[in-house]
Amino acid sequence: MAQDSSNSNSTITTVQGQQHAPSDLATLRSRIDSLDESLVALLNERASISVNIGLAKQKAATVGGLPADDHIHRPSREKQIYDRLETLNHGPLPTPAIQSIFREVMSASISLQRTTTIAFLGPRGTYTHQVAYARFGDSVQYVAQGTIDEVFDAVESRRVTYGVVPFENSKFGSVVQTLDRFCAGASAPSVQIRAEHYLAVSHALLVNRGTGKSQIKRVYSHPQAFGQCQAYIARNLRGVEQVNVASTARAAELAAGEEGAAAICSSACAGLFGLEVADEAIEDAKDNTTRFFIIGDTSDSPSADDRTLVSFTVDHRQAGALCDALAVLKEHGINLTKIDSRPSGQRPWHFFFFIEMTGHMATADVASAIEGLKAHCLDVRVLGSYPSQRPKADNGGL
Ligand SMILES: O=C(O)C(=O)C[C@]1(C(=O)O)C=C[C@@H](O)C=C1
Repeated sequence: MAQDSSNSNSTITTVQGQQHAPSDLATLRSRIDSLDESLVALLNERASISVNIGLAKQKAATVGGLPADDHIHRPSREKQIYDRLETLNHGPLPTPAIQSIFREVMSASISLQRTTTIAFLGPRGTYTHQVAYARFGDSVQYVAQGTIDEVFDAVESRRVTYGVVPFENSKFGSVVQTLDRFCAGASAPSVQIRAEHYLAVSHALLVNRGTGKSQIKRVYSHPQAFGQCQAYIARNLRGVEQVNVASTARAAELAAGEEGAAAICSSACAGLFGLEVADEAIEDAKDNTTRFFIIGDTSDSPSADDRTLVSFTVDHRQAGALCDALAVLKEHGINLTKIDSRPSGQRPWHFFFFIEMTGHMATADVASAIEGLKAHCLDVRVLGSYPSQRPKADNGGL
């Protein structure tokens, strides 16, 4: 509703295009009261339908020979809803405002259907925490974990419903703890990627109150954050001891207990840990972005635009083994959106390769490409399929 209360001759235009004469405050507020009444009734009607959706999912999960898929959180459906809201919205509320209102509507809807717990790389104040909150809202329960491994453990042991882990940064590359966990063990982990999330990341240098930058003796952070701020560190923290810790918020927690210590983390940690901001936006690349994964026991069903992450090993004694494996994907017309490798840890110069491709593992073209890949690899692990959330301006392949 657009309004101009400063001018008594102006009008208020409702979404339906009705024109209202500007009235006194009491009349306007009574109109808001009546709209709130309708909103509450509509939200509850929506919530009742959602409860029935939950019951239908449980029923579907217990009949037929198909694998149970009674997941409440459905990234593919949520993407459809958010995209539709963008089309439906004609303002004056900006679409991100509408979408965050619906984030809370769906958060409440999820927790009405079932108690949902989310493990994230903690403590509170990490970027992973921000992502967990952006994806799941206020109505679910959060459980901070000390390390990325512990997030995987919590999901694998089903102590929590879902987990959130960082995967890769636009400047500093893959988060090796996450890649290593995906390929640890003799068989694939019993978790699957359900969703991806891109977060614009801006770091701050936090210090204890009253500490000047020249008094800093030690700086704590996660290796990724150090990697994303190399130019700033070279210019401003020469000779200062750098200490790697499990997360950026853990860095803030440690710095808060130590004279002459600082942390590189989100500026939100200042309030959480009683520190003050010495410098903001210290990342080297101004479009610094980190991609996160939401993991659970299975992937979601296909959406209109999915990605699939696979890891594999090849026999290095065989000339062209990696090339042959990748050629299979070309033969199947599959586009690659990421390729990476990690030492397998099994023997020197033996690697796990990671490829991300367009499409969902449950569709015929991706499924047959993965089958074809198996013929050229020692070990193929499908780590999950998820709706693509890559910002539209950068949606191409490699
Ligand atoms: O459509 C579903 O599967 C639902 O559970 C409903 C609903 C919603 O509130 O719209 C809730 C949670 C899901 O993540 C997606 C949608």
